Amino acid sequence: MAGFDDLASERSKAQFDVEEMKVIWAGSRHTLEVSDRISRLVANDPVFRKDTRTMLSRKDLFKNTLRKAAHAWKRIIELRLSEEEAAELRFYVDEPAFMDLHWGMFIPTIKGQGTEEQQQKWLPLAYKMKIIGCYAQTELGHGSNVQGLETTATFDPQTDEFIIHSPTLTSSKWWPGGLGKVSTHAVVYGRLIIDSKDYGVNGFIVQLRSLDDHLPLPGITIGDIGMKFGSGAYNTMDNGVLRFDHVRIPRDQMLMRVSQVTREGKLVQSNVPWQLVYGTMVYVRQKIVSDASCALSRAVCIATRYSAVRRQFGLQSNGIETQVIDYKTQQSRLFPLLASAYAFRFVGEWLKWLYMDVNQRLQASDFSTLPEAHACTAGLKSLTTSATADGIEECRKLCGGHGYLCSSGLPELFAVYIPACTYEGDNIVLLLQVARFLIKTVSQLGSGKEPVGTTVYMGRVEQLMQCHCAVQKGFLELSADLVQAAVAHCQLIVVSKFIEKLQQDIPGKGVKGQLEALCNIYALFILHKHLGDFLSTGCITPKQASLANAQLRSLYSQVRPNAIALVDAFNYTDHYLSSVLGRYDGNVYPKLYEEAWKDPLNDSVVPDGYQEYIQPILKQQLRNARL
Ligand SMILES: CC/C=C\C/C=C\C/C=C\C/C=C\C/C=C\C/C=C\CCCCC(=O)SCCNC(=O)CCNC(=O)[C@H](O)C(C)(C)COP(=O)(O)OP(=O)(O)OC[C@H]1O[C@@H](n2cnc3c(N)ncnc32)[C@H](O)[C@@H]1OP(=O)(O)O
Ligand SMILES: Cc1cc2nc3c(=O)[nH]c(=O)nc-3n(C[C@H](O)[C@H](O)[C@H](O)COP(=O)(O)OP(=O)(O)OC[C@H]3O[C@@H](n4cnc5c(N)ncnc54)[C@H](O)[C@@H]3O)c2cc1C
Repeated sequence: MAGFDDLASERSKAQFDVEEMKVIWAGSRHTLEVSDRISRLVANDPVFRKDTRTMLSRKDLFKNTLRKAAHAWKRIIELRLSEEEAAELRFYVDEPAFMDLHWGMFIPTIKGQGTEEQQQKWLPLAYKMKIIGCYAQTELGHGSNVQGLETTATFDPQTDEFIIHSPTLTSSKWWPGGLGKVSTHAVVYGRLIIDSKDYGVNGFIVQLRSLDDHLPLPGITIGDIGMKFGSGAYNTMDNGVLRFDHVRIPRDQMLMRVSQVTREGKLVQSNVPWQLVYGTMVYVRQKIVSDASCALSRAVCIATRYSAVRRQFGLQSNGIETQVIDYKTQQSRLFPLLASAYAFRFVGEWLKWLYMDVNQRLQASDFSTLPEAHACTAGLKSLTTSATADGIEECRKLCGGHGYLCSSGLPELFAVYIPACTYEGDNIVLLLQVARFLIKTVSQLGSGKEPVGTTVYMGRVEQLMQCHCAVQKGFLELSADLVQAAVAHCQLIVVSKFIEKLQQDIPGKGVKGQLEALCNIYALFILHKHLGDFLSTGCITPKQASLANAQLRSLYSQVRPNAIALVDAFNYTDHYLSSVLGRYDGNVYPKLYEEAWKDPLNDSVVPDGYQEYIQPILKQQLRNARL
């Protein structure tokens, strides 16, 4: 079989130990074993099939999502899966759903912003799924501007309660995932009002629905905000709207790790920075960076395997056409994305360490690295999600017409992924946070505090910042330029962390060599893409630029024989890829043809509506012709 033989031949060319590369990609032998076992568990369970998603109505799609969530929970209990294994199972079910926000935001918020007492009360309920929670921060009128939120939480000393209220239409909570139809509780962000004084935004645990009949509690108006981009995609998630009409909650349901309100209505600030109220966003942003490497690697796996199977033009002496992966234009579009997937994987590993480290320091009341953690998570979330969204679209284009079919898996992957550029912080707004951090850092440079990083990349950031800061115009005036410096700073981090990864012990024949090639491809690709920065800041000369480009072409030739093995190292099942073009066996054409007939439109030879609408036209034309 053409495709099968092509991929088998490609795999025989590998110049490195793929099994060892799988361990590098997974992070450890343990995580490889867990992800391999759980991904196959999901792939072999018919309840978790994904191929009908785009053909269901919104209500059927959502009901099926609830069915999958219930089945996933049942399997977690039956198999006594650990928290790590359960997270892997939710990941490989591969369907945005309320569970993600319950486990990924509601629980981390209580852990990060609740007192010990509040954690002891609420976490057992959440872990046992006795309550289902969501993260209700964004409102119809405000998302980026958290300090602009309008929901109020007014302390009533008479009853020792907070009154939660939506004073305006724009104060309606809008977007929270899991809110629309499922969550029984929410962490609600609102303005703390005591004795008519506004103390800014805090988090409050609010019950939304009855645990008996799931009906909204008195004073609560709640629902789904409607269809989103694409047909399947994120429409498995009930992003919701929520309004409060003077809903009362006990005082002890204000999350009080950062600030406390006493029985007398006195506000007491604890010794932790108020920014901990934003802590969940830092946590999710660092997870989103790892998530970006997963999404990009998935698209690259599909496009790489298909590029080795697809032959077009270039008839060779053996009478067969050329594999499109052999065209230099295809390589120059595909291999930087392959390198980026590995780069984002490793920077995601480092960011997870940074997040854990800042949390350990917080336990010891050391808040010194919180600003850097915020800047790094914000900047890298922005950089990696923008590059991944663009990369998935590029992978669709790399697959030609067949990339536009749902059976390629790429349209659905794109539709599910692209909100990542917006949720957890609009990518430009987050880059502006990095710019603020850089301005502070540059202003401290004279104090002997020297930043570290690779020279050319470091020089680019320094020069961009110096140019901008030297002009000394207002921040807003320069913000478009400062965003450029922020991107440069984040790219410096990605390259630096890839280089650091290579300094670790990397076992396996040829594995380190492949990673070095990918690291150089990423660094030279970014240099090529932002050549103007590097030249205008004098970091490199035009001669060096042309040498770098030549080196990039040479590196593509080095990667070419290893490309299939490098994507095999992601160890994705065909179920997870959900792509006829990215099948492990390369059996593309027969499966494309087979999939076509599954479409409901092919249930009948003559389509519904033909007799009613089209046949009369043809008959009328025939009559006209005889007249
Ligand atoms: C397809 C996938 C589906 C499901 C996936 C599965 C699981 C999901 C669950 C978990 C994650 C798992 C994986 C991730 C994958 C996908 C994610 C899945 C779903 C998405 C959910 C999305 C949920 C949301 O969107 S929640 C809402 C997010 N909202 C925002 O991000 C708002 C953005 N705005 C802000 O952050 C701030 O308002 C601001 C920073 C822009 C401005 O702050 P502020 O108004 O206070 O003013 P400043 O003056 O700028 O800041 C004041 C000082 O505070 C410092 N600061 C700011 N922010 C922070 C922070 N976060 N931490 C620390 N410090 C901070 C700032 O630096 C200033 O300090 P200075 O010293 O005064 O300079
Ligand atoms: C799929 C999805 C899921 C979500 N899930 C949740 C959830 O579970 N819980 C939750 O609370 N929220 C959730 N959100 C909301 C999300 O966090 C916000 O949409 C996001 O933070 C962006 O804020 P915004 O919508 O106000 O964008 P805006 O800030 O209104 O952005 C609009 C434009 O204004 C620009 N802009 C804004 N401020 C500035 C500035 N100061 N300088 C320059 N440009 C600026 C932006 O760059 C952008 O181009 C979700 C959103 C989506 C799409």
